[in-house]
Amino acid sequence: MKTTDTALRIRDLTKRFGAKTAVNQLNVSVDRGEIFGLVGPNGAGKSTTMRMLVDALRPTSGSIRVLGQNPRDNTALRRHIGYLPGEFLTVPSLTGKGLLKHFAALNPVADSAYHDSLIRRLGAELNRPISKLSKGNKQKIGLIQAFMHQPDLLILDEPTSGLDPLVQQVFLELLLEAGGRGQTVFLSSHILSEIQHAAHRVGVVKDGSLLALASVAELRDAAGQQMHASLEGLVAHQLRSQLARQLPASTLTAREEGNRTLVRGTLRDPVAALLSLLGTYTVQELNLEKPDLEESILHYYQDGTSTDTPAGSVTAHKRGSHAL
Ligand SMILES: Nc1ncnc2c1ncn2[C@@H]1O[C@H](COP(=O)(O)OP(=O)(O)OP(=O)(O)O)[C@@H](O)[C@H]1O
Repeated sequence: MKTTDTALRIRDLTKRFGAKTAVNQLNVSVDRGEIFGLVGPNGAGKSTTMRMLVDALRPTSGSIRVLGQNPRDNTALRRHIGYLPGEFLTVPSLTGKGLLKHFAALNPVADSAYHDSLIRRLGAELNRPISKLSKGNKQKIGLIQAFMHQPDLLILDEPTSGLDPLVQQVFLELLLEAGGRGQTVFLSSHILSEIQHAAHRVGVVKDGSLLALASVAELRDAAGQQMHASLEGLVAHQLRSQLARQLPASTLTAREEGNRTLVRGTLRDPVAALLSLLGTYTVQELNLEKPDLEESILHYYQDGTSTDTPAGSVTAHKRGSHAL
């Protein structure tokens, strides 16, 4: 399909259900070949957004371009999309094989070896009625139908829901391979380690609104570093005033224990500033640790919008580096 370099362009997208605003003025663009993760607490509006992208729901206002096209009533576009809904509902009496045949009639499979490898790698059970399958085994069929025609765009709503850890690993490999082939992926997940491993960029939504949009690396950098140091002597009093003066962006505490002073908290000032301050003391131990994605964005999941992370530093709309 001949389209622009932008796989998805979402502008001022809003969806209301009566008085409830499920998606509120959402703006996101996703490049071709990019893996984009949409994350946020339950009820944030992730599934609603995805359903609008595949024309399963009509927006209240705003515009959507999928592979350069308006998804509304655009049946030709569907062949270029692989969609895994949050709840993969099927005709219960159908077997996995029957269902995949049905999907293949809609979205022809060009590479049968790839189709067969998906079945093998995911360990899908194809000969039993779908209604008799466990949640995870149903999900495997859902994943196969989304991936099997190697669509330009994969829209995956909580794709690893119900999968055991080994199959989750296979899914991650499939995702990275799809990205490597130039396919675009727009996925949601509550498993933030999965997003950290696979996504180029992440959008954090809550109550329908986009709170942050940045690369995984930018989100982790903005969260600062967890710092822990042990200094010789009882120096907490003088240290506290130096910390406040010389490391104003950080939240570090100092307390005395035995004949040493322990400093810990989140460092958001340059490491050089920390080292210059500590250089005037005898440092027994110093640890600096970058938080993972989950620790970096968990505050968005809590009630109220935390101001702990400087919001301005994670709203960069540029494409970040692949954090693996
Ligand atoms: N058909 C509907 N009618 C009324 N309200 C709806 C409908 N679909 C979704 N909502 C509401 O819209 C909000 C967003 O729901 P959505 O399913 O998009 O959230 P989500 O981010 O996918 O959540 P989760 O992580 O729990 O799957 C929720 O408050 C939900 O109750």
